[in-house]
Amino acid sequence: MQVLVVYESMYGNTRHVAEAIAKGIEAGATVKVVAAADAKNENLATYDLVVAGGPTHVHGMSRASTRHGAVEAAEEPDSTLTVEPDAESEGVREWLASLGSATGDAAAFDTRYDGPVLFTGRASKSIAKKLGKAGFTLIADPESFLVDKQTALEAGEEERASQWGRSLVQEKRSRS
Ligand SMILES: Cc1cc2nc3c(=O)[nH]c(=O)nc-3n(C[C@H](O)[C@H](O)[C@H](O)COP(=O)(O)O)c2cc1C
Repeated sequence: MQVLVVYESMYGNTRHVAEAIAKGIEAGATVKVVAAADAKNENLATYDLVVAGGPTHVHGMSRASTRHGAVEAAEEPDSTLTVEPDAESEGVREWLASLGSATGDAAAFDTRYDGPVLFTGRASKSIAKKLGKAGFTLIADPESFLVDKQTALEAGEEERASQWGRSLVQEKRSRS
């Protein structure tokens, strides 16, 4: 089984989650992790499962303006945030917009603040919707992984991400 994990990340948390998901998937499949900005080079038809995720910005997927805002926030004198090298590259929104019609299975995730979804929103819901519109079958509910107020992953979230990755492989196998 070949699995592609596509992620976008400003401060590294979603990348860490993507890598943890891949670690879980690795136990039962071959997995490749790529940044959304590089995902256009991938032939999605060669993958049995595509997993896509990004940070929640303004209740949904990031856009150029929010990514710029994220970089500016990290440049504030009192900030402890470190920006990923490709933070202002195209993100998951732009990659999804570039998809033609697709087939196959997919799943969506995000990172967001810990709190009621009503207040935080979650990018994974929009990502899942766009994957479905492109023609993918969603094999799992959209999943969120949580950061704290300092934008650090909460304890146990990487392990939960690995477990989610393992569960995707199991779900995929049970369907075939
Ligand atoms: C411009 C901007 C807008 C944000 N808006 C939200 C939001 O609406 N809801 C939320 O839960 N988190 C929001 N966040 C927090 C991000 O979800 C958080 O920074 C992200 O999960 C960290 O992932 P990363 O390290 O991969 O960038 C926002 C962050 C930024 C920079």
